[in-house]
Amino acid sequence: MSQSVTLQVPATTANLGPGFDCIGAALTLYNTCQFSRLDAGELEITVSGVDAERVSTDQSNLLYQAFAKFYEQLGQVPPPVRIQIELGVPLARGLGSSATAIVGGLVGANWLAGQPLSTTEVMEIAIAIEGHPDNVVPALLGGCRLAASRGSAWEICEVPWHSEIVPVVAIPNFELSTAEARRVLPAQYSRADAIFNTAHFGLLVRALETGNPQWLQAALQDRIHQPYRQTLISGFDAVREAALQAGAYELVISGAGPTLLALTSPQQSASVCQAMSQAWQQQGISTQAIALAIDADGTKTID
Ligand SMILES: Nc1ncnc2c1ncn2[C@@H]1O[C@H](COP(=O)(O)OP(=O)(O)OP(=O)(O)O)[C@@H](O)[C@H]1O
Ligand SMILES: N[C@@H](CCO)C(=O)O
Repeated sequence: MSQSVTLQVPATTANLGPGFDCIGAALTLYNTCQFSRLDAGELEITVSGVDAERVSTDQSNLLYQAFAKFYEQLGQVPPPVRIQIELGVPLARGLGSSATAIVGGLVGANWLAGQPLSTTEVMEIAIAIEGHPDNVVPALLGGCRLAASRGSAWEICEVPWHSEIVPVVAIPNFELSTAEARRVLPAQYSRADAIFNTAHFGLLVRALETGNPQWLQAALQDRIHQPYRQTLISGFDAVREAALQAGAYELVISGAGPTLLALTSPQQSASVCQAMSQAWQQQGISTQAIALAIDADGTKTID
């Protein structure tokens, strides 16, 4: 059993256009959380970094709820613990902040408990808490991951991501909660839309592996979530147009938004960053645009 552990958990970008609720990639943007057993008391949480003032420091904290859920699964009471969270991933922007909290809480609990659960068991609890696998799986395992259910279990496969494809994220200064962005989706879809997404998702997996620009341009289209969510993201059309003009293959909504994700080449990534940021600034929306890479490690311990 460990007395203390510090974890680094990556941000994630889910959906990648046509892969709603089933594919996501870990990004080189991180939260860290340190767990230390206490001799007495119950819970101490401190939060620093981006959006820190918006995160609760009592038992309602999502990271602690996942920590407590882990012990509930073992039929145990959670130990007294100090949790120090350092946030690099902004909240409710479509970069998997809730997944970092859920995965961080579960993995931290597993370390303090002496690792009684396997990574697969931790992953299954994380998926159950989040309700869908596309953020928590890459946050835990790293890379770009596809999750498909098999009965009550999951098949997880790594989707190779070509080294010449750069993910650029433009993060605006407004939030959009996942719950709100899911409320606008229809309950049913036409056969034509189902076929459209099936074809484009298959193409996307091959496009990511090969880096084929023409396939990437075509594959990143979607009819399941983006048409309904675009209206919630002020400036979507202008930012997409600017990204395409600057050389992006295509632009999609990152997770539930409002962050927008452009996929581009290493040569174009700086100009795509600048173009996306400027387009939003022109609408009066301050924005941080960053060219990132795919994180290969997922959640890991750090010193
Ligand atoms: N480190 C954290 N500790 C505790 N709670 C957190 C932490 N990070 C996020 N949360 C909680 O998760 C909420 C955001 O979750 P939400 O699902 O709306 O957005 P997201 O996960 O950032 O985006 P998306 O799921 O689209 O990628 C925050 O408002 C906060 O309640
Ligand atoms: N697949 C999820 C990701 C955000 O949590 C959605 O788009 O609602």
